[in-house]
Amino acid sequence: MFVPLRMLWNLFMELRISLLMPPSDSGLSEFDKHRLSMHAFKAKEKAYHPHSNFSVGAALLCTDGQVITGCSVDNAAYGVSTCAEQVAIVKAVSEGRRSFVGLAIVSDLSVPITPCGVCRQVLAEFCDPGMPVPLLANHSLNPDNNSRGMKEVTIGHLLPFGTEHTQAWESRRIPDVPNDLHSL
Ligand SMILES: O=c1ccn([C@H]2C[C@H](O)[C@@H](CO)O2)c(=O)[nH]1
Ligand SMILES: [Zn+2]
Repeated sequence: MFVPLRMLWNLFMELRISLLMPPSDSGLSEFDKHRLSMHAFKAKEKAYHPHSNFSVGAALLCTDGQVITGCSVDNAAYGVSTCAEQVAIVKAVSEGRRSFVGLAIVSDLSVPITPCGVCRQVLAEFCDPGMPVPLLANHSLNPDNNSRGMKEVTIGHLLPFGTEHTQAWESRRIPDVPNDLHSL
């Protein structure tokens, strides 16, 4: 009985938040942070980790309120493992989403982790330098824990002096998805 009620409550909150409280451009509300954290934790459960035994989950908040998640995907050739952060960005872009307002990241560790250098570069392609990135410890959703285990940084903190030498970057504009592709 407890589980379905909880699921209904989560669904209600999702609808309420995305309909009544769309994300704002300036920072993440406490609601958005909590919502993104829950999605990141859920995504972490899907991590494929037979080689590293290390699970990471990421949740990306799009401008329209949608959340796109990613989990880490190991590979026997360790170097081609894919990070959760990149999975989330690539999933979003391949679904026609290019505009984001926040990204939450969580791993199994009791301290927040920060994205690797490759992910920082990939994130900086699509996310503004001021975009908030809540980094979560594995206990950060536990209400019994006094220190909440969250550290908030921005894309600009993660990758200062990022690559800006192409024409597209002169206006810091990510081209929109072509209109005729929206209906596909
Ligand atoms: O920020 C990070 C660091 C590592 N990983 C994943 C990649 C690989 O599957 C595993 C071990 O590095 O953790 C991420 O998803 N994000
Ligand atoms: Zn990475």
